[in-house]
Amino acid sequence: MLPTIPTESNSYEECKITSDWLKAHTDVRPVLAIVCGSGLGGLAKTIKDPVILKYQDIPNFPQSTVHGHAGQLVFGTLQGKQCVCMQGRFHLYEGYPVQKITLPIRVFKLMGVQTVILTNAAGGLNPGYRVGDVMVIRDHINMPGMAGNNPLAGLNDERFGVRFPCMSDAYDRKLREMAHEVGEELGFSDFLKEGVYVVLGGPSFETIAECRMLHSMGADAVGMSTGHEVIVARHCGMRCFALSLISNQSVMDYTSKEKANHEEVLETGKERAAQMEQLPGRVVRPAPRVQWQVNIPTQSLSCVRNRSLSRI
Ligand SMILES: O=P(O)(O)O[C@H]1O[C@H](CO)[C@@H](O)[C@H]1O
Ligand SMILES: Nc1nc2[nH]cnc2c(=O)[nH]1
Repeated sequence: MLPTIPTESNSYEECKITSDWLKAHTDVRPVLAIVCGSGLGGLAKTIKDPVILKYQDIPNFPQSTVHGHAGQLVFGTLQGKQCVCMQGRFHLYEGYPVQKITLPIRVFKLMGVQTVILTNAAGGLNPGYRVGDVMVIRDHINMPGMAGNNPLAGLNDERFGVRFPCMSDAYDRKLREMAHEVGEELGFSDFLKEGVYVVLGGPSFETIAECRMLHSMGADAVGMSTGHEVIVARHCGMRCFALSLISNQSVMDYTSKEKANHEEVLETGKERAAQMEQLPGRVVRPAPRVQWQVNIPTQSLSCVRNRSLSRI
């Protein structure tokens, strides 16, 4: 006999109830989902014709408990694409099981979402990073997952994905390349980086010894989110793109007087808001119309077609 494993926090049936409820409360059928990090909820302002649904009214949804996370879904369009934006995400340290934290991602999948863009605020471990830098996430290190707290732990439901999903391609290469292209066009090259994000459980910030260890094992930025959501999104076949705003410099030196704090995290979010709000929209924007010209001289035939190439 199989052991009874609680799967009720993000089971197919539970996610279906939530997705059906959302479909009944908005006509938007999102293909794109955006998850806003601490102090980065302003991204939702870039969404046209917004329909706002509060987490407290949505069946099965957890509640936001952290300052800087508004606690609502914003449906609408971004660059002409139907989208849903989470203005406020959930974290392990709020006391939710990791499966509950990632429930919205499965709900979005059932609504038709194909691509997820995530933002977060993170401490800069890489000594070359400055406060205000924006790091395109190339890869992550999932510390709670290594200790057994993986959002896919428990019985696997094949309707979402396979038992052992691949994670070596978790952060979509094309979208990362696009971010750098767009970043250059926008004049962001000086502060746009690419690196590895390490997720911890929080809520305490890291000790100096922990920061040194995390950097020496290959991480460039540290935070308490994103990795869980990406694992669940990849498990059910969605493309992922993620940005970390380096909101504070991790303390690596015993002579330093710096102290990590949430107020600084939110303050940096305000200072970089304009750029953080521009990038996702530009990455998903349809590429300029390309003119295809086919000339077949032998038949004196000329055919011109306009085609809009979508980036996602
Ligand atoms: O990852 P987001 O949600 O941006 O939040 C980050 O900021 C908070 C700490 O200031 C932590 O929750 C950390 O994960
Ligand atoms: N763990 C962690 N999360 C953060 N979020 C924003 N800054 C930090 C940080 O320094 N450490």
